[in-house]
Amino acid sequence: MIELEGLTKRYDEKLAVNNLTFTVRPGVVTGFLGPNGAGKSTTMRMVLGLDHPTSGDVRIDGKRYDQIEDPLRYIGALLDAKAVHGGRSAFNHLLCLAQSNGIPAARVHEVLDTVGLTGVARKKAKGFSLGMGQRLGIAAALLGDPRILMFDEPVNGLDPEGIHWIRTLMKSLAAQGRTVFVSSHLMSEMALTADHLVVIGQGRLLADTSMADFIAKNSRSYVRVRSPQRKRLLDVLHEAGITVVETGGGALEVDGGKAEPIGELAARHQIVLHELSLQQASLEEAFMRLTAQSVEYHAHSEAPGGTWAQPVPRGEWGADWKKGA
Ligand SMILES: Nc1ncnc2c1ncn2[C@@H]1O[C@H](COP(=O)(O)OP(=O)(O)OP(=O)(O)O)[C@@H](O)[C@H]1O
Repeated sequence: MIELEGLTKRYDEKLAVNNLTFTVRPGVVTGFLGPNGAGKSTTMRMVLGLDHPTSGDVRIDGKRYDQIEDPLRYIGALLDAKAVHGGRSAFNHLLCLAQSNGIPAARVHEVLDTVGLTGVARKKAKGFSLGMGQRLGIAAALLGDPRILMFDEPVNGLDPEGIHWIRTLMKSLAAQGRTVFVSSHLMSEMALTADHLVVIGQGRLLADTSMADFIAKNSRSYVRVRSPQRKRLLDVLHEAGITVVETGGGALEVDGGKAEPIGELAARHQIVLHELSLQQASLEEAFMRLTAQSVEYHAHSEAPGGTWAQPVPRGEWGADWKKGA
């Protein structure tokens, strides 16, 4: 378990982390999200004692990082995959880490095998691709078989197979009861990997909640209905006091999260349905909506589909819907 209590970091004028209080629990993958410059890496560095908090405290299973003996056996982290001595082989890099943390050399072979680098174990790290470097960094994090793992952007540079591998690894580490704390900008990937989310913006906590709750609270869910008897369906829904949004293309949208009552109502009135489907926003849309106010770095060009460039402003979400039956 990682516990942050009022954690704050100021660099001169810049308040990088602002009074963060949350707990990262074992047994689930906790995603750590925030726009560029939100303070994610600074927070992770403070967990590892690499940066000192201006105020507040962070504890790892109740202890500060500098109070832990053999820290690699307690908490493994991937913060910067490039932080490797390029002249050393993957094997020697891991062996040095193992020896300085009282970890048997045999474990080096195990983790090289886990991350799929056994075949290149004797190659110098400077010849590694970005993806191989990420794998080596993950091997180092796993070396001490720690109960707590922390990864900053672990899928950076990985190909689809590598991304799938990381996802499976994180889920299995959490399923073993470990604490897994992971930051990423890849929302679609986070949606598949994380069970719980901590979201920050401009150093402040914006959300600390389950993935399902986060999407439900920060997006609109509705049921889309299509019927060849559209007019009759509209009347029936209206009579039942159900608010309907008419959209182009003939579909009707009913706010709320349940398709069953609408299907049953249609059946009672012998109305044919061609579609009855629950629609929920993606994690990306929910994230954009929550963090729109705290995005520091906007692109000013019109990037097609550029989600980072075009946050949905708070308050304008769905403002153009045509309400009422
Ligand atoms: N050593 C430093 N000195 C001064 N300012 C810093 C330092 N490290 C980080 N900052 C600033 O603190 C803020 C938070 O940075 P941080 O790298 O923690 O954000 P992040 O959420 O990890 O961003 P990204 O998603 O872009 O990696 C930024 O405004 C950054 O410029």
